Amino acid sequence: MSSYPDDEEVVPFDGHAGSFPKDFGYGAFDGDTDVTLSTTNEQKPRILLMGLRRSGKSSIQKVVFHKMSPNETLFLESTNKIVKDDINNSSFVQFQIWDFPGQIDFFDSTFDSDMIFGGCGALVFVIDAQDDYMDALNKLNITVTKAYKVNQNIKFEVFIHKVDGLGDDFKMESQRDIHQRANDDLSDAGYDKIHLSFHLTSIYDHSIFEAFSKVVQKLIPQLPALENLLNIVNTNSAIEKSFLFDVVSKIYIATDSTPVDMQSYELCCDMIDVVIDVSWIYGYSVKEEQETTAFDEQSSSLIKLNNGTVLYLREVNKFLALVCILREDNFDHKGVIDYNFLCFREAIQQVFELRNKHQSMTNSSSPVINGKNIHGDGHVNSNFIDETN
Ligand SMILES: Nc1nc2c(ncn2[C@@H]2O[C@H](COP(=O)(O)OP(=O)(O)OP(=O)(O)O)[C@@H](O)[C@H]2O)c(=O)[nH]1
Repeated sequence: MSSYPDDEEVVPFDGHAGSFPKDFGYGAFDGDTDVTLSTTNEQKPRILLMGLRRSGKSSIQKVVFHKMSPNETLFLESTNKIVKDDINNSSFVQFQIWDFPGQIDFFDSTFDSDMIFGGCGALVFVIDAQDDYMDALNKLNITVTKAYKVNQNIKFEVFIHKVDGLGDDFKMESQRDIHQRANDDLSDAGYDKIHLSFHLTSIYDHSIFEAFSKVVQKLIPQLPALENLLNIVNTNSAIEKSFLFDVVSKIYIATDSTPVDMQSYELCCDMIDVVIDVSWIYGYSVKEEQETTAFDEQSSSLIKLNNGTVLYLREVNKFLALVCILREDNFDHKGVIDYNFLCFREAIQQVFELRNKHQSMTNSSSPVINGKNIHGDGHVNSNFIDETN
């Protein structure tokens, strides 16, 4: 099975709050670091993880992207250096995560906010919901306003985190209160235009994967095209719900336009685990010298549930899987579903090619590839067969 490259880059930090070494790039860059950031890495969207100490930033990063089990995070040491993590597992999901120490001081003269926030795609601010959150709200306000001044395109995502320890009523009440206070603080400071998105998260269930899926999706310019393709597959194959999964992280990079319910998402995540585990045990590589992978072009799986529902998984490429939920009765036309899947896979391939060719192109343009139009609204001309006819 493919796994994330172990390319975490730990930057030494002298331990003083708010003081950052120059070679990290907060102050003047030295030549080497500057080159790294301004070339290939610079093109990758950057996601910043910020929040007070012990709010759970490193745990989130480790659980979602490094397969750490939630219980192991109890032993994580406090981050006193900035950790840059390259996420390279698929052509769509390519970004850097920067995990910041909780004690960061934006007013320190060595903090280069232009450099930090300038190339940032999303800023995830983590609030510990099990703790008093007043300090966290102050820090959120300072962080967001500072970042917005530098870069107005940043997506601000607030994770109301560690909600596993809270009852349902308290959870909802905390979310309402945090939402209200955070927005009031921004209006008082004259920043009504800043939009904050809120997510209730915990590393002990799927909520953190779901929240991160939504953060990552906002950084994928091709999202409308992907959603539209999934809608077409669903309509023509009588599928109720479909997710395009990044197999390693189990974040979904796109789904159709029907609402996501947590149970369906969890079922699909569990299915990926089952497929990978079974493949590891019973899969084999044809040639011994070939690198064995648990997920390859042969990967597909069908699980029939006792409530008349079918889960169907197909490999899209080395990193992505399509997982669909449909009624068992509608699975009679498996041939048509498989044919439509092949059309879907081909279309996805074209989106990938387009992305590679035109890295800088946004989805507002209407390029033509292989004689098929991919329009800015995500409409893709395709050859799907309508099973419902
Ligand atoms: N109950 C619960 N505990 C969590 C959750 N996420 C993290 N924790 C715990 O919170 C503690 C702090 O987590 P860290 O990930 O080290 O926090 P951090 O924000 O990186 O801390 P600093 O590095 O000091 O800034 C650890 O003991 C984690 O096990 C969660 O979703 N639920």
